[in-house]
Amino acid sequence: MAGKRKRKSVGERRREIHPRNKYSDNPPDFGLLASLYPSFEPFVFYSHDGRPKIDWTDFNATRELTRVLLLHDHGLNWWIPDGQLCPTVPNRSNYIHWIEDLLASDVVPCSRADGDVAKGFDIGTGANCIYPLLGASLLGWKFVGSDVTDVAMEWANQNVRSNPQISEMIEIRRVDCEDNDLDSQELQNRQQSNSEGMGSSNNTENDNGPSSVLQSVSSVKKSYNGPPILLGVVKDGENFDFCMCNPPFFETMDAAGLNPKTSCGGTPDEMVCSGGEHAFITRIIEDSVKLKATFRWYTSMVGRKLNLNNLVSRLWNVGATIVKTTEFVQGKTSRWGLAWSFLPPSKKMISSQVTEKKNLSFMLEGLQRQYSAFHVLQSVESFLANGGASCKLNSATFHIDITASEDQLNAILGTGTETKSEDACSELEAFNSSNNYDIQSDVLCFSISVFQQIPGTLLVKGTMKERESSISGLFLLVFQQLEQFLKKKFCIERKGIIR
Ligand SMILES: C[S@@+](CC[C@H](N)C(=O)[O-])C[C@H]1O[C@@H](n2cnc3c(N)ncnc32)[C@H](O)[C@@H]1O
Repeated sequence: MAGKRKRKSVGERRREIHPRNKYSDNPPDFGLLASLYPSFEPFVFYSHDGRPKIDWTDFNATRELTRVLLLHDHGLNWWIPDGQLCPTVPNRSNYIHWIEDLLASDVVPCSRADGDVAKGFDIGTGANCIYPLLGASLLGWKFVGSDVTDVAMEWANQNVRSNPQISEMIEIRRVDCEDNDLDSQELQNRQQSNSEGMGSSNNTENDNGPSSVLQSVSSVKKSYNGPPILLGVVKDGENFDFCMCNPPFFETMDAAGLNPKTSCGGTPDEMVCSGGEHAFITRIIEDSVKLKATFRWYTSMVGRKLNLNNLVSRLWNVGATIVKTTEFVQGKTSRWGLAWSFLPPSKKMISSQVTEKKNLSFMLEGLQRQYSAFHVLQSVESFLANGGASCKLNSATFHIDITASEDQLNAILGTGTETKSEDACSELEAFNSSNNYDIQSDVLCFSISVFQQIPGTLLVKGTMKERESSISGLFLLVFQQLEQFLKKKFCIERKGIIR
């Protein structure tokens, strides 16, 4: 990437990358790869300080990088045709490792017999088939990878066949588009997107774009009218440990935007659907309500924080027993992982789950000397009040009583993200006044207390007063965000992988 960006420290890089990611300690060495792979060599040039670089705006360069990384680090043979979405290997590996954490966490008990390998379902595997290839080669998982387009079918199958060591573990499944409720509006949308977007080989990979591009308000109102996603694609009697999805994020190719700094391909079929990611993931949620225990974990990537917050609320409302989120920091943008389940949490989790939702706490360790509990309390107040929440601070008891509406909680959750521009705020207002959740008047009442444990260590406790509120799911998210905010502000930051 050209430009004068400061080189990231190892610590900074680590925060952006899962600790088990192959590249967490060893980022790709373009010089070494160029010396080993003559086909990659023409794409590598050296900056004035002698560092090897590639031109991220050249699709052929990014594709060749992905090819040599998959070959060199994963022993995988891989290719995609011109213009198809080209995945970045380190970023895609983060999602795989997060799912690995979910499966290992035992929050939702595993019913698989010992010795059976985990089985996943990759919704929209694409021509690149990246998740099944990585999941099978890194972790020995079996996969069904679904897709709707001819090119994805042909190339995903080709990519599986080119890797006989794992080909038995991956089934590529065509989604039957004949029987679906794909309506004329959806067909029209897609045709329009195709005519707008074809021939553009310079599209941003959705790794780079969604949180920086504001879609129109209408995107969150539209529902998905495309081919089936899970229901009707998963066969009777099938069970999976998880599903995963890198959804078509955008409603139009215009909304996908062209990121002049990168070229990772991406055709309208890959990037666009009616209603964008919100509608696509909402359909996955609707399918999951019907399929329930067919999957131990349902997961998806989410490109926009505003959508994440809404989808979390929706999940609590439809009766998910557990909802988890994580943030994937990718360069200057963030994306989020959303996971949920309908299975009863494991016994040892049940009591902590219940208390987890009502009473939450975290330690602020390594507090810098100049800060006291009172500074922390004041920061809690301004963090919450900035979103419009009403806060009553009691400095004698180090306690704040808070009342916040859903709008205010969403505004708090938007703090510090790219969606907190004026546009995003008016979009948020427009969305909140037009959504159909009917939870406008609901408010959440909770309190935050700060206690000194030992010098340099504070305990921050949150207690929710109304657990039955339809927006109570947001308490967990707000508290998690408060934790990150305070740790970043007052301590040497430590970041959890699963939150
Ligand atoms: C953003 S691409 C993701 C490709 C690949 N998984 C990746 O991460 O690079 C989204 C994919 O979803 C596919 N898709 C769209 N609607 C679908 C559906 N109803 N079922 C399965 N795949 C679908 C598209 O054809 C496209 O390949």
